Amino acid sequence: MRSEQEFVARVYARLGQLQEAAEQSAESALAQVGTGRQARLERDVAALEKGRLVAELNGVENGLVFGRIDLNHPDNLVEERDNFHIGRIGIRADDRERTPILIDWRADVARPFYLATSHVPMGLRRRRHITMQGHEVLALHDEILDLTDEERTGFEDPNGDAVLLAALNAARTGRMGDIVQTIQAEQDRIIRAPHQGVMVVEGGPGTGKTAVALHRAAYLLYAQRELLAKRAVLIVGPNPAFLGYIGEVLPSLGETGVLLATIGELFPGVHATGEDTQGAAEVKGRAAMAEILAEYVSDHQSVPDMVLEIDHEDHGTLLIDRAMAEEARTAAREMRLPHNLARPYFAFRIVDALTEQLVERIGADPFGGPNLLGPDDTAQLGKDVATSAAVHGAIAELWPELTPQRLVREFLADPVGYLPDADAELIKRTGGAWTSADIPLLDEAAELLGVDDSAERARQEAERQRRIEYAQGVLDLSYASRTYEFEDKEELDEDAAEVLSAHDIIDAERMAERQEEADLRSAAERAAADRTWAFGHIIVDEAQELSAMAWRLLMRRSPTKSMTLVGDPAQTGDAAALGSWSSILAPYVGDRFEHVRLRVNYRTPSEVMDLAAAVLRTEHPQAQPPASVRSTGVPPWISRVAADELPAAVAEAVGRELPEEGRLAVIAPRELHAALAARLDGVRPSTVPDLTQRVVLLDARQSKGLEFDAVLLVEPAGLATSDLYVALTRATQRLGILHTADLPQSLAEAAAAR
Ligand SMILES: Nc1ncnc2c1ncn2[C@@H]1O[C@H](COP(=O)(O)OP(=O)(O)OP(=O)(O)O)[C@@H](O)[C@H]1O
Repeated sequence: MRSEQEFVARVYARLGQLQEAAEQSAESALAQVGTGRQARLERDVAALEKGRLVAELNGVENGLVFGRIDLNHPDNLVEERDNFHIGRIGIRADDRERTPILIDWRADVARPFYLATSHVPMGLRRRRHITMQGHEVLALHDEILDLTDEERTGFEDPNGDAVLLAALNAARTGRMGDIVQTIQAEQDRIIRAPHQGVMVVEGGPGTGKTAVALHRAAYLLYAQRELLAKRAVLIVGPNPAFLGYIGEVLPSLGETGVLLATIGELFPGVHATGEDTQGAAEVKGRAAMAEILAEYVSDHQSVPDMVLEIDHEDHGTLLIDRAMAEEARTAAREMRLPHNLARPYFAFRIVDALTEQLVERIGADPFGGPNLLGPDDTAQLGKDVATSAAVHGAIAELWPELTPQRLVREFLADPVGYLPDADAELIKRTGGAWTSADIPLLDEAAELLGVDDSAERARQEAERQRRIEYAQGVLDLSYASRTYEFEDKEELDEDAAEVLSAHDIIDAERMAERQEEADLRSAAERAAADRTWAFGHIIVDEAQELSAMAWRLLMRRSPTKSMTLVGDPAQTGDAAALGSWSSILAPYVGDRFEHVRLRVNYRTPSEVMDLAAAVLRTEHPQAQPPASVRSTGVPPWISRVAADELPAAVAEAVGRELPEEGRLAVIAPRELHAALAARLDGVRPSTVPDLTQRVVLLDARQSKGLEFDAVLLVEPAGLATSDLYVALTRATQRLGILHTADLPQSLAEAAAAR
């Protein structure tokens, strides 16, 4: 124990040094006064990078060191060492060799820590779990993996899972914690899977899907740092409360550059604050909406019934007849461009045709000879037509320039005729706040419309040319003076230092690009502001919840289809969610996806899981719910009370069940929230539950993905089986059910069969 404490003290001392150095270099980067735009830019980039490093180092303070592996045989020694300590990040000593003192859990050397067993010891003699509190070593747990080894430390753990059980039994804090210390072998294989394409991770409640997804993000950011630091990782979760719940896991693993978002946050510039009814969300989420919107856009490319009269400012009446408009429309559509980008082609055709009309009228020879106008006159008339506000007005009437917002608003205001009447009625809405289900529609509309960004592109090109000229000037200067700056790389970066050398400075264009990349925002921040951003990897939690339209949006954000999708079809609540993974993925990757399963429930004790499993089986007899890894000996209780006694009974049960440490959830229908909150100290009804409170009031849907020490399920009568299954599997210790109305049949049957 003493020697471990000494070791840990050394590691923290070194972390302190690194923190101090990072802080100092962040400060000194900021203090640098250079002149000119380039110098300022460099200073800001440097300061920002150093700032991120400070955040990373501060994030891993807690439980920095958590394991150690001892190798068993001289042949197995790695770098001449017979043991390694494993931690949240890698740390090197301040010596000339920069000897690793702490190994990042994601490094290959650390892998046996998670996978070795006494059957397959992977060269290990012993695995040690180190439990810390602050900077103090609290406990050691050793597992002997080489059974022929006689040496004993006195910290042997006979069962080998004391640390895991302690983690699972620990009081919950309202924030998800990382599992680096106790990742299980089946989870480790997924976290480090080399698979590049789409990987589906399926598993029942509490099997660690969310934990695995987050650790996979951290692993990929480590293993593919070059790529992912530039392209960022997107993690999609079902709602903001859930994202808040998981938000601290990655920083604790030393990762800060990830974008966490709900689908409702993925259309930059639009905040989805409204709520749809379930029926409306279902209609909006259907795959058919893509075609419907395409049809709606094409209906905005119209032709006059007979003729459209234009009152030209200088030349009197011009006419767009149906044939002329149809011809222009066909030509424009043949370009196969999005609506706004095809629009100029339509406009050119119309302007040409109107010019011809004008030329014929003005230049017609009264005696039937050839037209009297010369090319200059014709060109002038063409200009008169092309610059006429009246002509522009007519073109805009037939083929208007549209924004996604305008298109979707108009569509929702009057969807009749595009959908069966009953469905149209469900989604009909004039004005009002955007909802999550509107976001994929806006994204689809943006694709169909395209943005005419030719002006912006011209501006960017001019800027690029300016940069190249500037860079050329710098190059000339640096070549003349032949002094090159070498920048010291971050201490922690194990990869070869990327030092800017003379050979790297190939030409002015490359250098200009470097400047361009010096956007001060992190990749995640830039991605958040860019609808067309291509993410390096996308992780979707509760993937079974996404509608077909939401999948279209996400797939557009991942051109390489590098994705990890985690979910549990048995917990599907959203009516718009699709059936099997194959049918979800087939349109995008065919059958080229990996499908893996997790089968052990680390959250719910067996007493609670047995009841939940029985409920699930009443509807899905074939279902194979996961097996719980532990039991508490406390079965769930069910109690019926009179309707007017319910709030008092809930308050009384909360008082009784609230653990001394940890959290309790009251999962109840929304309409009861006000009455229940009135009887519960410090609880206020809210659409976004505050998970940091000791008693949290929420409905079954909101409880998805979350967990609490104790759960009180109130009045489950109206719940669909999937929602009931979710609500029943949120407790890590105890579950109680209070009701006034009859229980849902599945629950009644399951309870009776106990
Ligand atoms: N290897 C592990 N070590 C310690 N705790 C673990 C491990 N695996 C999972 N857990 C814990 O089990 C609980 C459930 O994990 P998680 O929320 O990731 O499950 P899930 O499969 O996403 O569940 P659900 O589908 O019900 O939302 C969490 O508290 C998680 O920290």
